[in-house]
Amino acid sequence: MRIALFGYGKMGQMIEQVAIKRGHEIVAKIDENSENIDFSTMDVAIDFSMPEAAFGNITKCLHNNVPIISGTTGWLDKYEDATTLCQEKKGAFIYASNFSLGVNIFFELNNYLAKMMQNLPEYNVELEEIHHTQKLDAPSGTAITLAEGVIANSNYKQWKLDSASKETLKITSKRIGTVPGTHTVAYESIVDSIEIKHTAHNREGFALGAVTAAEWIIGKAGVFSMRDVLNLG
Ligand SMILES: NC(=O)C1=CN([C@@H]2O[C@H](COP(=O)(O)OP(=O)(O)OC[C@H]3O[C@@H](n4cnc5c(N)ncnc54)[C@H](O)[C@@H]3O)[C@@H](O)[C@H]2O)C=CC1
Ligand SMILES: O=C(O)C1=N[C@H](C(=O)O)C[C@H](O)C1
Repeated sequence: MRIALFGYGKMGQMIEQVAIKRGHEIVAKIDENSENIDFSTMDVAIDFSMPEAAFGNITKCLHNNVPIISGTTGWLDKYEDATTLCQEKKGAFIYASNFSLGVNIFFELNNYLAKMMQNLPEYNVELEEIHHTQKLDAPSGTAITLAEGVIANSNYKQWKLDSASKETLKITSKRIGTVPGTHTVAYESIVDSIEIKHTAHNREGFALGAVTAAEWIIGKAGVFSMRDVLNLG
């Protein structure tokens, strides 16, 4: 498969290693200075760039009939515009806040736990995410997906950074050293605590998930998620 990388930072470089190991070819490494991009060389594009760049990269790929896998976080105010364009162009598009298998299982666990806790008002829930100090967005995309999972299965109406109320789910974001990504969902009562936690040890799981999604999307049209790729139901 001929893969174009939009963004060749920490994730782009890790994806290159994983893709080559799996027998793929990297045909383009695109950054903010790239001009005259030749879309005809690409079977699929993978975007891990920056919040302000992601939507432009996705639209360029869709306009040029290149399936696009997007892992960039912090641009989701334009997600619906991207899905509408994908449908208009009969293109193929996957966004995931987190491509790792472990986190996608953790998302399912989070939804299931939230459902079980729904009618237990003695427990309060809070989310925490910890990432490296170079991360631009807060809260993390993964924490937002977790919060949306809790909200869909509970009486919470919204999430907020650093602030809680009866209807507002609190997310705490910490930036420490080189931490690749740690997410905790904690239910607290006076008598006990229940916590579920995912700890990434490095970036390889994110990269493997993104390359797996790129392999899966070839020949398909539509807007998909990692639930589709991993056949999680
Ligand atoms: N969905 C997932 O599984 C994961 C998502 N991420 C997200 O991926 C994004 C990138 O993360 P990192 O690689 O750690 O960041 P990074 O800062 O190491 O790399 C970002 C790269 O984007 C490039 N860039 C800037 N403008 C661009 C443009 N217009 N077109 C193409 N490239 C451009 C920069 O040159 C830079 O090298 C972040 O939004 C991060 O939150 C990170 C890890 C996993
Ligand atoms: O910026 C990162 O590094 C990561 N970003 C994603 C997010 O915002 O959730 C995924 C992962 O946690 C690493």
